[in-house]
Amino acid sequence: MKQTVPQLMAATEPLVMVTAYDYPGAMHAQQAGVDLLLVGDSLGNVVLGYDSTAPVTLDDIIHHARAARRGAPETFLVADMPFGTYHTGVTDAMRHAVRVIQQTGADAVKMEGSSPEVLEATRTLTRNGVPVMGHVGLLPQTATAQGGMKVQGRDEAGARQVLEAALSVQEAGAFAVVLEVIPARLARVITERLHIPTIGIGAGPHCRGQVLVTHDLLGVYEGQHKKIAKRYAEIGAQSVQAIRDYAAEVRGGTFPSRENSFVIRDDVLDKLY
Ligand SMILES: Nc1nc(=O)c2c([nH]1)NC[C@@H]1CN(c3ccc(C(=O)N[C@@H](CCC(=O)O)C(=O)O)cc3)CN21
Ligand SMILES: CC(C)C(=O)C(=O)O
Ligand SMILES: [Mg+2]
Repeated sequence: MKQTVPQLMAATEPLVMVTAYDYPGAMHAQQAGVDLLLVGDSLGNVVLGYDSTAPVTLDDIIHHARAARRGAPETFLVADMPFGTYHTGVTDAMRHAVRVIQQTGADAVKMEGSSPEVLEATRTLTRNGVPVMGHVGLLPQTATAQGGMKVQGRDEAGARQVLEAALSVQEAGAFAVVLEVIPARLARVITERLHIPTIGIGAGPHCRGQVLVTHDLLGVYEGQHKKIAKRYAEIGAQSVQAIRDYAAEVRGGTFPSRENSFVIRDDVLDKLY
């Protein structure tokens, strides 16, 4: 049974979240029993081969979220709102979020940051029945403006900024918030100060949940940040080996074999001569 927003908010066990971008990936994650799926705009990096998340469009997210939803109909599914789709006013943000929800069957959307525009969009969406997950700390969509892909909240001013960002996102109505790449003890303070669940990535063990990019943990994506993304498998290497084995069998004439082939009766075949 799919979990609801109140159930997720009241969870006493750690929440487990992974990214999913397609039918088989979502199906595997649902079979593994994760609590939440994220159709992340990390799609841009790990599936589409861009070097940032900025080129990912609303149509990209919708296309992949539809596939992920078909693979995991019983798992709470969050879709990232892409860069630029929630910054031009609450009307646009609402319209774009409604497209995501209606066209994909996603249960919630996620937006990065705590600017007045993002907070206003969060208020409008939540007030109108679209659950919103916040995202503070490192913000990949605007990392250039933050000084690159760097740990956030290390000095007093920075730490205070991340704490204030998390509090404001909660106040605007978010049901949970991602804390990305911040010191573990700052994440602990934020987790203690909030009543909504914190979901960490590179934010230490004290959050109420954890999220990882599936392609990182499976060893499919080579550009992963080794410090935060533990590899639980080497699927990339296994894929290369499997395709190499297939190629060798084709070239060596051992695939397809008799078992992989269909038969026809002799008398039918004889009529062709
Ligand atoms: N595939 C993928 N997985 C991720 O987890 C991920 C992305 N992409 N892209 C965007 C963000 C950026 N992430 C990270 C993760 C760790 C550091 C980090 O350790 N920063 C160090 C410097 C490390 C270095 O320069 O090598 C720091 O001290 O700021 C930065 C960004 C994680 N995120
Ligand atoms: C890493 C998570 C939090 C994300 O936003 C993404 O995958 O796009
Ligand atoms: Mg994202």
